[in-house]
Amino acid sequence: MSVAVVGAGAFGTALAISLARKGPVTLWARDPANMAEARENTARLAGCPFPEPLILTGDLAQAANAGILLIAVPTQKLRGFLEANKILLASKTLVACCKGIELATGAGPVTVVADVVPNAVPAILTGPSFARDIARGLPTALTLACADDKTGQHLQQQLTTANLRLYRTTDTIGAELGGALKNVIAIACGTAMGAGLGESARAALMTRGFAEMQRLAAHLNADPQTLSGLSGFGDLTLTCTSEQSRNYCLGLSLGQGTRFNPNTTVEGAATAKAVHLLAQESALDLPITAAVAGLLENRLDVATAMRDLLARPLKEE
Ligand SMILES: NC(=O)C1=CN([C@@H]2O[C@H](COP(=O)(O)OP(=O)(O)OC[C@H]3O[C@@H](n4cnc5c(N)ncnc54)[C@H](OP(=O)(O)O)[C@@H]3O)[C@@H](O)[C@H]2O)C=CC1
Ligand SMILES: O=C(CO)COP(=O)(O)O
Repeated sequence: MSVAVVGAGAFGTALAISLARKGPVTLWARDPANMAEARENTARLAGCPFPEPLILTGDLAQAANAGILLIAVPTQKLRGFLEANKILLASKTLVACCKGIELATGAGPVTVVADVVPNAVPAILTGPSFARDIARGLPTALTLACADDKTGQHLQQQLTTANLRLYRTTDTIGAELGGALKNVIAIACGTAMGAGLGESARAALMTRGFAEMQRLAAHLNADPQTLSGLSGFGDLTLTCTSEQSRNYCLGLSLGQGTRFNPNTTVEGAATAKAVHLLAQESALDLPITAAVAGLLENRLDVATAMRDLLARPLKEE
């Protein structure tokens, strides 16, 4: 079955470059003109030329001729994009390639796809990978989650490449939660590092952040094993420790008190607010998420957030 990537940001472009190394793939961009001339996405992924089998288009109908569509637009834009194009996308296999929780509804990307295009088969591709690493052909392993295992097996075969190895699960809730929540914890870790609190503090935030991820996952009936895999623990490790991560860098600038470019895609910012709301509604204790939401909404400063976390009642691990 043919494959198209819809959304030519850093991640969509990287996936298309990777897939084009094994066969033709279509990449849809809202504004392909510059990329068509340069055969490179100079705005979002400079220095990664398009392989010859990559077909660039600005015509979504052309991309929608493919049976499998990888949708690589940010989570908060996903519903609007699907609503605007749901007739073209009907009955397709739609693989969400984004990491977040929708602020307006508390839903993850798979749920959003199923809501808006109910006759499509929804799936999600998530896990530890920087777009530039994928585009360079560096070894990467990701999670492909699809509730329908037969479709999941097919997607796993179609989307695995020589350097991009996919593992499969039917637990879409666990996979989307891992990818969404690790970004929130990465903001917390960046903040701690930016404020000079040290690597021991970061390790504590990663570990207790992982406990929060598992708590919310259990509440939403996800499989705890999924959270221990690439989409949870794996991506948490990558994102909380690398300055290639935009979520981590937003945290760094919060900790340092420096300006951050507001046009950067930072999924964890809206997700922190969405998850904090969910936790309040369900009386779930997610203190690191609450602290990140408080920092982003200017209700807390870094010193107070850290003091509050350390002053919480002592408990068993
Ligand atoms: N970058 C990375 O390393 C990785 C990113 N991801 C995930 O991929 C997702 C996308 O991130 P990334 O590619 O990095 O983001 P970018 O900021 O690089 O690009 C976002 C893309 O979304 C497009 N877009 C925004 N709004 C709309 C809309 N309403 N309709 C159609 N297209 C729209 C933009 O189009 P335009 O260019 O025309 O503005 C752009 O192509 C995120 O969820 C992120 O977490 C996952 C793994 C790795
Ligand atoms: O999801 C990612 C790595 O797996 C990319 O992280 P950022 O969105 O923080 O850059």
